[in-house]
Parts: sequence; C-alpha cells; structure tokens
Amino acid sequence: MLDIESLSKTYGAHAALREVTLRAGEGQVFGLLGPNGAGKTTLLRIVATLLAPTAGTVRVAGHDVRRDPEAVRRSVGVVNGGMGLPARLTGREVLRSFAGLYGLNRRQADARIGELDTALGLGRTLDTRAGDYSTGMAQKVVIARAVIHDPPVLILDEAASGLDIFARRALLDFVAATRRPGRLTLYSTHVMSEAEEVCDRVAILHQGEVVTVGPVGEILGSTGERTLERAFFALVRAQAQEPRAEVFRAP
Ligand SMILES: Nc1ncnc2c1ncn2[C@@H]1O[C@H](COP(=O)(O)OP(=O)(O)OP(=O)(O)O)[C@@H](O)[C@H]1O
Repeated sequence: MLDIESLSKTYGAHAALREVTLRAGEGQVFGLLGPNGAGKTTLLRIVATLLAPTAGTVRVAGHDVRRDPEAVRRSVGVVNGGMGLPARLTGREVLRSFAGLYGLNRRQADARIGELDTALGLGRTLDTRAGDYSTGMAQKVVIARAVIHDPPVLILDEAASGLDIFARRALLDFVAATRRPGRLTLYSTHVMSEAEEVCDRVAILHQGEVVTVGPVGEILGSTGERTLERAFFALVRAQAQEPRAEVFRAP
C-alpha cells in the first residue's frame, strides 16, 4: 500500500528527510513517531502529493506520487491539523459538498454520511453550523470529510493534538476500526503512548532518518524498554555512539 524508497527532501540547505526507505502493507495502522522536527509532516505531505520529493520514489496504493498524483489523491484521505471548515455551513452540508466533488450523488452521499455518523458519532455536529463547533466536533467533521470517498489510505498527522479526553478517545477508537483488509492508516504523533495503543507497526524518525521500524512489541523487546518513549531514547543514544563509516575513511 505504501512503498517509499530512498526518499530525501531538502528545504534549501536543510535536509528534512534523508534516504528514508519504508514499506507498509494493508490491514494495519502504521505509526510515524518522532519528536518535533523529525520529518513526519514532511513525509506525510509527500505521500499526500502536497509536497514534491527532492529524491527517491514513493508509491501509494500502487500509484507513483510523481507520475500519477491524481490517482494518489483519489486513494488518500488526509487530516493534517488544518480544520478549514466554512463557519456558515453545517457538517452535513460540508460532507455533501465534498461527496459531490468525489462524484457521489445525493443518495450515495447521504448513505455514506449515515455510515460515518455511526463510525464517528457525528450526532448533532451534522446539523450544527461549523462556526459553533468545539474543537472535538470540528475534528470529527474534518475526519469524516477526509474519508467521505472511502479511500484505501488514511493519513492522520497529529490528529489528536488539541482534543480533550473524550474526543481523543473517539478518535483512537475510530482509528482502531480502520484496521481492515485493503486499508492502511498512517498515524503520525509525537505522543508515543498514543502510538503504543493504536499502531500495529511504527517507524521512529529522528532528524530526518528512520531510527527503527517494526511492530511495537518487537521494538520494546529489542531495546528491553517498557515504553516506546524509553525505547526511542535508548535507540537515539545508541545511534549517537555508533561510529560513522566516514569518520574512519582514509584521507
Ligand atoms: N517549509 C519549510 N521550509 C524550511 N524548513 C522546513 C519547512 N518545513 C519543515 N521544515 C523543517 O524540516 C524539518 C522537519 O519538519 P517536519 O514539520 O516535517 O517535522 P515533524 O516531525 O512533522 O515535526 P512537528 O511535529 O514539529 O511538525 C524541521 O527541521 C523543520 O524546521
């Protein structure tokens, strides 16, 4: 579902991603973890075709982000922090208009809104104007909008930030329910306990490089740590102590 090969991205002289290679198959929630500035948002924006790679290849649901960005866009739903809901429209109006953009007729749109109401507990958000939403209500509609076309790949970038414990719980339950055959959810966070709960496999990024990738249990097992946060520090410490090949290269 996601195939990233030697992906690099530079902003001017700054390397945000360095030779990242990652694969994630269907039927899982795949976590992208790392502190602020690790490169998570840059990576997810490239996967969503919102940003062009500097080097390397990225394929999403079989489509290359450079060669077939339209097909990639149809295959992904993105939640990336920006709410961007028109204050005067109700949730139902927002969702109907997005469904229309993806070619659903009114009957299909309303059926899909019904499914999302059940999955996300949209409830009264559907008939309330977005200008009157709490952060949690807005986030539900933003997620429903991202998946209105039922995309195989869902990208959630720091989607739980700013949510209270009820909204966060609803989000994590929804994310867990996306774990289905033919589907892949990419979940980025710097809150490692969230990833421990909801992700099957994770990649830990640090300064634009993949420090480790694997099932959560395996990462804990290999580092001998109790939590992903402790495992992260152990791995970064180990990496810093590792002699780099170029240090020993003959002049
Ligand atoms: N448009 C830009 N121009 C210059 N540098 C950028 C730009 N966007 C990101 N960066 C830099 O690239 C690096 C990676 O940023 P990115 O936002 O991808 O990290 P992140 O892991 O998502 O962190 P955060 O959780 O803070 O968003 C950071 O050092 C950041 O300052």
